Order: sequence, then C-alpha cells, then structure tokens
Amino acid sequence: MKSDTHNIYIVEDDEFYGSMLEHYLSLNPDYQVKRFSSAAGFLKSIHEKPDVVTLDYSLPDSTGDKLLQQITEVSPDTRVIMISGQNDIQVAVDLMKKGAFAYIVKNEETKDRLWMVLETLSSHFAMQQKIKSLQHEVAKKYNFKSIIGNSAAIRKVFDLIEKASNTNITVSITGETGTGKELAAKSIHFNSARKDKPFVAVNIAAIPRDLIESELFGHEKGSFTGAVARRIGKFEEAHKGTLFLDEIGELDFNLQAKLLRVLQEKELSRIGTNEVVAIDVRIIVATHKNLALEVKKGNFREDLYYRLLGLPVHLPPLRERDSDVLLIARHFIEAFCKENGLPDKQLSVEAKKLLLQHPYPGNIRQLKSMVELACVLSNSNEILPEHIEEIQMPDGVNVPDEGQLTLKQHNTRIIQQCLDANNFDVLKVARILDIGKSTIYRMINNGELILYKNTAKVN
Ligand SMILES: Nc1ncnc2c1ncn2[C@@H]1O[C@H](COP(=O)(O)OP(=O)(O)OP(=O)(O)O)[C@@H](O)[C@H]1O
Repeated sequence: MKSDTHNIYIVEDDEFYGSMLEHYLSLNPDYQVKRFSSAAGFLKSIHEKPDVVTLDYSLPDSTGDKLLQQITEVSPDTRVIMISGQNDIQVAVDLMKKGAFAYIVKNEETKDRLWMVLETLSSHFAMQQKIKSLQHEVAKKYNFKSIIGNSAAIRKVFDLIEKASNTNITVSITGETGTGKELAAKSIHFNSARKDKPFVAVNIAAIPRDLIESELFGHEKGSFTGAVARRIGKFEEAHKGTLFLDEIGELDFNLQAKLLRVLQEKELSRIGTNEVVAIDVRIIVATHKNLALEVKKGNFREDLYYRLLGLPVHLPPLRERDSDVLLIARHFIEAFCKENGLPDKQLSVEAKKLLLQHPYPGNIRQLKSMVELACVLSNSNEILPEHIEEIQMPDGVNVPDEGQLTLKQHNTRIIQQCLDANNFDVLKVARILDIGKSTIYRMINNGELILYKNTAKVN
C-alpha cells in the first residue's frame, strides 16, 4: 500500500446505492475504488487484499457477518466498514467486536459519515506506515553488527546470540554492568521471528517493590489504593514479542513463585480479577549477580532458576576483550563527532595505549563516556593521552557480590585498580592504600598483579 493511495472495494447489491458510493469516493484522487454487487464476486478478488471494504450487511448470497469473518481470515489488515439498512446497536457492537472498523446506517447522512470514517482511516494508515518504518529503523539499529567486537570472547557471544535468535528458548544473560546485556537482548529479539512485535524491557531493580507485581502482570481498576484505572502489565504488552527482565536477581522471593507459575502455564490474571489471559512471550533475563550463588543463599528459588536458565550467555568484561577496546572506541568517536558536527578525530598511539591499559569497571558504558569526553577536550583532530580522563564510577559499581571473591582476591582487585588508575606508579599506590611497596612488587612477581593488563597490538 502506498502511504497516500488506498484501495477501497465497495460490496453493495443495490445498484443505485453502489454506483452513488463509487462515484462519490472516486472524487478523491487518493482512493482507487472497485465495486462488487455480490459476495461471490468480491471473494474472487479478496486475495488482492484491499485497504478498505465497505460492506452491505445484507447481501443476496451472504451476510455481512460471514463475509467479515472471511475477510479477517484472508486479509487481517483490511479495514471493514459495515453499511446496514438497520440501526441495530446490538448488531453494530457484535460486528465491531468481530473486527469491523465502523458501522454506518444507510440514510441521507451515509455519504458524509463514510467520508469521515475514511479520513480517520487515512491518518490511521499513515500512522501504521510510520510505525512500520520506525520498526524497520530500530531493527536495523540492533542487527548483529550493532555489537562491535572481534575478540575470541565476543565471537563466542555472537554465536550464542545467533542460536538464540533462531529459536524461542529463554535466554539468561550475565555480565558486569555496562557489558552490553541489554544490547544483546535487543539483538536477539530484532533478529528473531518476533522482530515485528514488541520488545519490552523491565528493570526489576528500578521499580519500587510494591509496584512490581502490577507492573509485570497488570491490575484491574480499584484492585488496590491508587489503582484508578485498569492497566495491562508488561507481560501483556510484550504479547507475541519479547520481555526482557533486567536485574532478575532483585525480584522479590514471593513474586518469584508467581513468575514461575505464569511462565509454566503461559497465562496470567491481572491483580484484582480471576479472569485468565493467555500470553505468548519470549523471555530474556539478565543479571550481574551469580544466580546459582543466590539460590544457595536462599535468595532465589531453585525451580525458577532452572526455568530461566535456558541458554546462558555470558558477556565478558571489556578488559577481557583485547583490542575490541579500540574498535569500540573508534565507533563511539565516529558516532559522537558525527552527531555533534565535529571533524572526525583519531586516537594517537599513546592514547590508544592508555585506553588499552584501563580496567573499565563500568565496561563499555565507561569507555563511551571517556572517549566522548576526550572528543570534547581535544581541540584538534587528534586525541592525546591528556584528553583521556578517568571517569569515576559510582560507589558500589565495582564491589563484587558478597561471597563471590575471597578477601585476598578482593584486596588484589583493589590494588590492581589503584595501579591502573595511577599509571602503575607503585610507590604512589603503596602510599594511597597504606601498604608496603614490597608487597606490591611481590604480587607483581607472583603474577597476581599485572602492570600492562592489555597486550593487544597498538597500530
Ligand atoms: N559491543 C558493543 N558495541 C557497541 N556498543 C556497545 C557494545 N556493548 C554495549 N554497548 C553500548 O554500551 C552501553 C551499555 O550497554 P547495555 O546497557 O546493553 O549494558 P548492560 O550490561 O545492560 O548494563 P547494566 O547492567 O548496567 O544494565 C550502551 O550504550 C550500549 O549500546
């Protein structure tokens, strides 16, 4: 369908009325009108999938009811405007429930009402066209190429993402903050058969505990204080598409039981009603936590853990992705300069070295901020080491989960980060952390600390 031209088929057995509608609608150059005087004649052309059908409710060889059903089955995008000699509200309501777009009574106002309905439909079609093209844009944005990287570690991830895209399997994505978990989830969705249906992301940690149930499963009006209107939940919103549950490890223990039930039975009831709604969603979960450990600690239900595990995809931290750092930095620099009307900038050899040495506790998100800031600070088309500033991550970002690391590993990690952040100045680090410099040297000799973390080649 061209966005400005609509095919309108008139199905009307009354010769006079039919030719009057045909003449009237043909006055609009955007409408291409065809007329049929019987259901049988129209059905021969139904495969042409017209944009709109105006349907006389009582035809000699069929009823409007039956024909509406046939149209909906063969051409679900066709909009049907029912035209009837009777002003029967119950029939009108039934037909609308079955999918008719409008119900118009035959009288002296029919022409004008039809004109108005078609005007509404035109803007409806324009909107649909816009949605389609936006969906196309979004899908392009999240194709596999949106995840930049060429390291062995990320290539393993590409392989898993492709496998996940070709099936409906539940996917559990793990990885530190900023490693691209949400990007991976979107890539799976937009490369799967569900790509034209919604991708709905919910960050469990960002929603107040009391509201999560309603957010996920919806509620009926008046089901609790503040439920002023009926609201569908994220599960229903994602129907036929993908629901991305980020930070799943934060889900309240009691709600975990309800989630498990919904996943197993593929149906849910909104809060405040027993009415059951069938749902068809692909689930992708993500967490930076070690869920197996959470199960052991009794914080996460074991049955739900196994139900959600599906295809596990682990996103490696940036510091384990070798020269991906430079590929990704290049991508962000190019994008930032383009967006801000700046001339493209190149990283100097020393700046590349500096970027490769960084530990990136905030991973790709942190790298992005660092190179964008560098683009702003540099006055020429070259980014030098002095333009690369350490961006502090908020407290807690880098704190490992309790129990995941031993005290010794934890200390080593802190010393390593301090070395990285201070250009590997051992004396300075010893002073800052109030430990002996010989301790640091011993740890370096034992291989517990690394002076240049990244050994990727700098060109
Ligand atoms: N391989 C990659 N190539 C290019 N950009 C990436 C890549 N991975 C992540 N990004 C970008 O880095 C940013 C952080 O990614 P994302 O939000 O997916 O991380 P996350 O692991 O979900 O983070 P969090 O755990 O904090 O929610 C986003 O802007 C994303 O587009």
